[in-house]
Amino acid sequence: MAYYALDQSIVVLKTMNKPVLIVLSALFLCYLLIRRINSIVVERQFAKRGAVRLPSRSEDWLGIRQFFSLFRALRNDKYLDVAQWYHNEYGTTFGAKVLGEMITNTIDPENIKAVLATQFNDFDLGSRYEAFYPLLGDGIFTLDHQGWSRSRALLRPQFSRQQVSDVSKLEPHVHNLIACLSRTPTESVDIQELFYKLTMDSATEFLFGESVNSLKLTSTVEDIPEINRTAASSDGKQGFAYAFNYSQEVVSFRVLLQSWYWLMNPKKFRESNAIVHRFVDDYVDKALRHLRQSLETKKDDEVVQSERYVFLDALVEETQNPKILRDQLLNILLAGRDTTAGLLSWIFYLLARHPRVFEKLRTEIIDTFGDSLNSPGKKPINFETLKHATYLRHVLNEVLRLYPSVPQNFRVANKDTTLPRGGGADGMSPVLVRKGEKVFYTVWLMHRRRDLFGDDAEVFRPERWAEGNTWMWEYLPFNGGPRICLGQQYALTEAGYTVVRLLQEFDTLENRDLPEEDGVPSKRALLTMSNANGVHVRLYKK
Ligand code: HEM
Repeated sequence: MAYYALDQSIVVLKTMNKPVLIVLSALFLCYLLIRRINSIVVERQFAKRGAVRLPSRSEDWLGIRQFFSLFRALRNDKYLDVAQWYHNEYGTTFGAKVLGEMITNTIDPENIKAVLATQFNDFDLGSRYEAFYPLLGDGIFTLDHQGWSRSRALLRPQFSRQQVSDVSKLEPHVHNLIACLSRTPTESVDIQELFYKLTMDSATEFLFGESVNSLKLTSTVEDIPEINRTAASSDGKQGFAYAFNYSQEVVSFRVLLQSWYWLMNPKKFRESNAIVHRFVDDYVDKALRHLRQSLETKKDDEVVQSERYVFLDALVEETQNPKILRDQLLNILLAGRDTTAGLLSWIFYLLARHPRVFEKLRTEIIDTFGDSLNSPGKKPINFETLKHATYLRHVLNEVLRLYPSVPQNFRVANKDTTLPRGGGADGMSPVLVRKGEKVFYTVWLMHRRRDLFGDDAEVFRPERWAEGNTWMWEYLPFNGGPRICLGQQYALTEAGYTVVRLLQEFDTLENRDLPEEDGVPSKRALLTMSNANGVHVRLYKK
């Protein structure tokens, strides 16, 4: 498509006569000159306030080589390693051009605080909206300004402690997971794949009131040949799960293409989005019909009180617009599903390599909750008791430090502005960020800074969370400021519950991954971070 556009442009240029070409070239040069003069004026104005422009660290003027090197790294699951190399080379905050766009890269907590909180109004989500729109429409995760604040106000009450602390809905899905693991105790399994199914199952139950139950299926996603065929199968649940996974993958690449997102719009993507939308629309219609019937019979109070909590049912009390309902549900499914699956996968990745931590954690779990669900004389597993399981909390914190589910993120300046630090010889001067420029922040790297977390920052050591340190903007797995993750408590409860149940049922965990290159895992960093090779373990009872 891009080549076609280029060919067409060359044809058009060739057909133009000379004077027109000269005028067009002159106009283009004028545009570049005005832009340059404007840059000099703005840079001088900001320099008076002590702010400096960062030089570009890219190898060529437009950052074309930079783009290809990042693209290659992404394809080879080395993106974060390359980001690490750049920060090691150029410091905590540096500028680099990529395809002609100047990008400020930072792992400085002060700068991240400015972008996310103290200068929140200076930054937007950029092209995220367009990249996600075909799948997610208008929702909390994609909107800025008023659209975002309306979404947040609508959704926030649904994340109150009472709503997210009910663990009883999780048990049937964890039970299915345990059944999967018990089926082949002597073989290794890719537990990461199972966690992605678990969170799809639990999230669809929480949001729609009905789970897609993918853990009950014997086939894997790869076994499903045609999305349309499976969509037509029994109730379309398999088709939905597959189509949502596929669309999400395409969306990840659209996000990475930034302003070029429109280049990625294959037919299968459009078909998958249609399958996802039809599936959710059915639930929305059902919930709206239900609401109307209950209003007609004036028994609306009964509906809310007599049934278990379902996100969609609660939301139709607030809005009856089917598009808003569909979009917000999908936004939450996307925000909450892979992030929690990623956390669970990295927990087992690390526990399988740290038997001491596994044993200590299991001892706490058995002492507190017993060795099975509802053990006599032991505490029930719920929101409160999970919060008070100290070592479990420290393990979760430490895993999210080393492998935050969202390893890198960005915002786009909506006006000429500054970041507090990173400029000048000592790196302490404010940095100018021009309107339309991006600021990338990589929490995965910030969480590994030795000056912030100690000389053993790269080591998995949950005990560091018992040493009285208070990390604020240095530790940001759930983001910070007005757009802080809405599902934090839900996610920690789900992850904590799953860990407790698995360690109650199984006492032995073995690492079954193939040896890793340089001893580090291959990290797939799309929207969220997963292990590119899966997490192969044997989890069983001796
Ligand atoms: C370990 C699990 C999770 C992690 C690490 C995580 C992390 C994050 C991060 C970093 C953001 C900020 C994204 C941005 O602004 O660019 C975010 C936003 C969000 N998260 Fe989570 N999340 C997790 C689980 C969940 C769950 C389970 C839900 C819902 C059930 C959820 C709902 C949301 C929502 C709605 C937003 C958008 C908030 C807004 O823009 O106002 N998250 N999350």
